[in-house]
Amino acid sequence: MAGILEKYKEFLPITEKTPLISLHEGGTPLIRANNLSEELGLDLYFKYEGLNPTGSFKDRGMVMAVAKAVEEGSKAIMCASTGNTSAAAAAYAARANLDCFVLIPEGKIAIGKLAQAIMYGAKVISINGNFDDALSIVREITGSKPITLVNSLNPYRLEGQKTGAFEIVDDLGDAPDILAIPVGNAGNISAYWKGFKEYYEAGKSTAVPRMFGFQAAGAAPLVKGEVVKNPETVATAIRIGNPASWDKAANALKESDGLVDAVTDEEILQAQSLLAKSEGIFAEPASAASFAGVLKAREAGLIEESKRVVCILTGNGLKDPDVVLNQNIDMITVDSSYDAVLEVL
Ligand SMILES: N[C@@H](CCOP(=O)(O)O)C(=O)O
Repeated sequence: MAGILEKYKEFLPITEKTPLISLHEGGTPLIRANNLSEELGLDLYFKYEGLNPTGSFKDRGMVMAVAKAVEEGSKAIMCASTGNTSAAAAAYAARANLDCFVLIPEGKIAIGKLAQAIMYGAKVISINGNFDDALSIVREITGSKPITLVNSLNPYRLEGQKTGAFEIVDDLGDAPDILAIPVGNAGNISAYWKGFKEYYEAGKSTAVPRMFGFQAAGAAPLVKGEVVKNPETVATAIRIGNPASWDKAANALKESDGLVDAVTDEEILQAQSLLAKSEGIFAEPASAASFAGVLKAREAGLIEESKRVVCILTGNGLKDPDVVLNQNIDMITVDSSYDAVLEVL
């Protein structure tokens, strides 16, 4: 993924000493939702971040954070994670020959993400606590030991992640009316807003979008206006009760005349399924929160007809197969014969 670092060099903190660590060269596609646009009366697009090298948007920020860690002489990185950050950190650490330490909330991380972190060679430590607990331990350790923190508190993470906004403007020729995005630790909404503003100021777009952030109902601190002590949701990637970038996200919502709302787990799973069955895109549950939010906002009249809306799909659905297989699935077993199969067609 040196691609984005090279392509957007003038907007990124890159020097001659910054190594361009590459896993692949491209960005991710902006997919027009032809079927859903018609159904909803919108000009709807999905930015499918699940097609990044480790299957989530975290690669954008991680390639930048790891590059700077190497430039600054660091030998090890560390993060707290609900899964995607750990996968990206572990992969880029492997590529850059750094040690990688990962703290995860026990039993609350999608199986595919855990497999990734292990396979890329990270030291994975599970704690009896949630993501917020893990992050505070990681902050303490990286504050006192020579280990680089690579959660989104690391400013280079947001620098890398803002390139998603650049790609959207480049693909559409201008900014969309609305950017819908899931909000967990709140780094991504902050990064996108930074990106849209910088591109606008550089004359690359004629406007900036309204930022619509969506949280899971059981983990919705920004919506409630208070820390959620025991966050709970099927969308484990955004199971966060005390977002690190709370202030930045609140600022993005305010400056862009945006809104923040919560969607239930049921709405998230329905949106995930609708997205797959209508457009052929399999996104992880947290990703579907952005689309579930758009459905809800459209229904409530908060998004007018024909608006150009981009939903950020943060991660690939293949990372979390359990969430699908644990639901009632429509699968039948029949005898191994032509007639038996034909009968059920
Ligand atoms: N959903 C995240 C939580 C950590 O967020 P970060 O952007 O601060 O690294 C994850 O995948 O771990």
